[in-house]
Formats: sequence, structure tokens, C-alpha cells
Amino acid sequence: MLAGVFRSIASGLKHTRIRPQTLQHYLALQSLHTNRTMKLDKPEFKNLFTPELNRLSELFAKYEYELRIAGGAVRDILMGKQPQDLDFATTATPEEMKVMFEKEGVRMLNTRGEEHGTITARINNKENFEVTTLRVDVVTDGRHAEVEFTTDWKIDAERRDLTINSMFLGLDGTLYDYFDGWTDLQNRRVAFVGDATKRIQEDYLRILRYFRFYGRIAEMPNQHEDSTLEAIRENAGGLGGISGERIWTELKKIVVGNHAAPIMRCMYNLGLPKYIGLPLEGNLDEFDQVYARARDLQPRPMTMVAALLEQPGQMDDIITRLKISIEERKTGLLVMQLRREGEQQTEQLLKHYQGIVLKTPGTEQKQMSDRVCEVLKYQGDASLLSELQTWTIPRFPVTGKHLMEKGIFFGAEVGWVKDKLVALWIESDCSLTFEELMARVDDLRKEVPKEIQEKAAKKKTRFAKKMKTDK
Ligand SMILES: Nc1ccn([C@@H]2O[C@H](COP(=O)(O)OP(=O)(O)OP(=O)(O)O)[C@@H](O)[C@H]2O)c(=O)n1
Ligand SMILES: [Mg+2]
Repeated sequence: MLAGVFRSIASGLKHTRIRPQTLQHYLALQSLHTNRTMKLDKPEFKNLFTPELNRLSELFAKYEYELRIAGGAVRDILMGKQPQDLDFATTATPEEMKVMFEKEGVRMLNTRGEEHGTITARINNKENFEVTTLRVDVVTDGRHAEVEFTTDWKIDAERRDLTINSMFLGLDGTLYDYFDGWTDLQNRRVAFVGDATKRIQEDYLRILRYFRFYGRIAEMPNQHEDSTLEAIRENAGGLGGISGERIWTELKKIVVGNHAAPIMRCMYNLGLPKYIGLPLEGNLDEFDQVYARARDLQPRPMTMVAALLEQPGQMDDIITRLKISIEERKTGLLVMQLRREGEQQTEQLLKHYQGIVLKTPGTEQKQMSDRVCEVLKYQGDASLLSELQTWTIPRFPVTGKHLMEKGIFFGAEVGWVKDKLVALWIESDCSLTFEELMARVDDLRKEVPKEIQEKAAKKKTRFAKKMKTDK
């Protein structure tokens, strides 16, 4: 029977450039070939063929350039996942593509990819396609590369990071796999193409890409290969030269991905935190626990990162090193501030959290509510979380303008009175009406602390003077 398998594989090989190496590979190849027509029916593959892609494909065929889907999209299709973005590789040089597209009246978008061989074509004014000339990176500084074009598919595959990301898929459904990516994918093995050290030194971000894909692909949490870990350990420092934006993009996916807790431990063991803004003494036990209870509640990446931090000051290192958004920073700080409150009484907690939202200025209430939800995810409190998520934030009926109409002009005073009104309103379960609230204003005003009253009085005098001189 095996002989038959080998025979039919051998006949399949005539049409492909797959390099068979192991028995397992032969078998994988066999299934690939017998399934070849079925593969064309695979929804993840079939769905790609919009009229626009068909047009692109016809154009390249007409000019006799080869065109294949490359890298991550091939990996996704083979895993039965619809790829998010498609990258194409071609034997045509950027110049040749430009001539072809111009002749055929296809618009090209001005992107900055050209020096790396990428042309973006917009077909039928509807769909953009990024097509990159096969290339080899001749000079790399660990971040950027100077490239040379080639027509050799294997050379292009060799400069890619992981075997599972190094495959090409012809538009006729043929898989081109030079580094056993398909076998690795089936075995859930994440490995660099060829020499790990070399691949990492070409772009140190690949260290984090390795961990991201490990989470995505590997079945077991701790099955890294020793040689891979060694290469990472030796090159960890290279991450120091990578931009905060790129690091954060990868880190965000790692901390909410599969196996995030053991992966984080592994990253700490290899000495990565120092180079990526994470605290040197990150609280890994807390990270483990939070991951276990929050994972299914879809936490934001910053919620997970907060688990590593013990003091708000550590957020400053993150802000300095990584390009996190203001919202992410606010989320992290709120989580750190409130994370121990879950240890209080449950019935009071919901009210307490709703109060935090209601005391926030109207325009920011929804965001604050989402941030508080992150606290609940951190605590793993699914029932309180769903109560807060389904809660419709009631509108506080009194505005600053209403108070000004009552003769309170000055910011600090308006703020103080409004805060007190909000507190009364929350206490009443949001049942006090506009009239009932306004009826409390005069009394509250008398309670405004002295220093605020004095400041208000001073401002009032200045204001009055200004009005006089302006006249
Ligand atoms: N540092 C990098 C980044 C990318 N690539 C190659 O370029 C492809 C496309 O890169 P990208 O879209 O960034 O990653 P994907 O692998 O497609 O992953 P994702 O699904 O997250 O887009 C990768 O598959 C890989 O072949 C690489 O070798 N080294
Ligand atoms: Mg991609």
C-alpha cells in the first residue's frame, strides 16, 4: 500500500515544487494532492475569488508573470480560517507591474511599499491588492531591510520568519511549500525557517511574532524547542531597538491569546521584559490567576498587562516604551486602582461601580463604564459584568448650564455642587427628579467649602472689574 502512496505522490510531485523529506511529509502531501480539487472548494479559498481577484489573476496570466498568495494568508486558509488580509507575491518586478497596470488602466495606490517591492493595485475601484516582488533581504539592521528582487520562490520563502508563514498558494490551489510549513502546521509546530538566530537578527520583532504564533498554533503550552529558546535568549537585547508601536501590536495579541500565562513566564525567563517596557519583577502569579479567570470574558490587552504591575508608577515605564493609547492607559490605571474591591460585598459593588460611572462627565460615561467592566473581567466576576454591560446609563437631569442659571458661575463651585447633587441622585437610585434636585441647590451652596467660595469670590470680583473696563 505504501508503494502505491509513494507512486501517486511521485506523480503529484511533477506538478509541484514541494520538497518531500519525511514519511509524514509524504503522507501529508498525498492528502494534499488527492484533496486538491476539494481544496479549491474550501470556503476559505473559494471566498477569495471576487471578480476583482479574478481580474488581477487574469492580468498576471496575460503578461506571463506568476502570482501566488503568500505567507500568513496561506497558513490561515490551510487552518480553515478566513484570512483577514491577503498578501500576494509575484515574479514581476515593481517596474514591470507598473507598466502592466498602467497599460491596463488599473489604478495604483501611492503607498510607501515600493522600495520593498510592494505595489498596491486598486481593481474596479473596489478592492485593493498588495502584490510584492519576490525578494531577498540583502542588508538588514534588525529593523529595516535593503532588498534585491529575485524570481526564485524558494529564496523568498527563506527570508520569511516561520515555516508556517513561508508557504505560497497558487490561484489554482497548488501549495508551494519549501520548508515543511504544512507538516509543521499539522503538527502544530512553530519553528523559524532555517537558522533561528539569523531569522531573528533580520528583524528582532520576530521574537514576539514567535510567541504570538506559538499561542495561536501550538496545542501544548510549553513545547518550545531548546534551540529556538536559546536563539531568543541570546538576541533578546535586539528588541530594544524595535519601535514601541510594533512591540505593543504584538504584545497585545500575546497577552490575550492561548497559553498567555506560560508564554509570559517563558518570556520572563528569557529576559525579554527589560526590552519591551514590562516591569522587571512582573507579578507572574497574579498574571496566571487573572488569565485563568478573565480569559473567557474577553479582556482588553491592558487589563492583562495590569496584572503584571504592582504600582501605578510602573505604568510610566510602559507609557515611555510602548505606544499605548490614552484609553489603554486609563483602563490599566483604573484596573489597578479598583482590582481589590471585588473582595467587598457583592450587592454594594454594583452600586459602587455604577456610581463611578455616573460621577464621570456625560461624554466619558460610556468609556468609563467599559473600563469598569474591565475591572470585573480582571476579578472574573461574570455575573456582575453582565449586569453592568446590560445597564443603560441613566441621564443625570441637571447640567452645569442649569446651575449657572441659578447664579453659580465659577467652575470649581459648579463642579462641587454638581458632584453633591449626583451623589444625592445616586443615593436615591436615580429617582430624584430635575425639580427635586434643583430644590436642593440653595442649601448645598451654603455647604461649599470655604476655599472654593473664596476662589469663586475673587474670580467674581475680577470678572466684574473686567466688565467695567471693557465698557
Ligand atoms: N517580521 C516579519 C513579518 C512578516 N513576515 C512575513 O510576511 C508575512 C505577512 O506578514 P504579516 O501580515 O505581518 O503577518 P501574518 O503572518 O500574515 O499574520 P497576521 O495574520 O497577523 O496578519 C508573514 O506571514 C511572513 O511570511 C516575516 O517574515 N517577518
Ligand atoms: Mg497578514
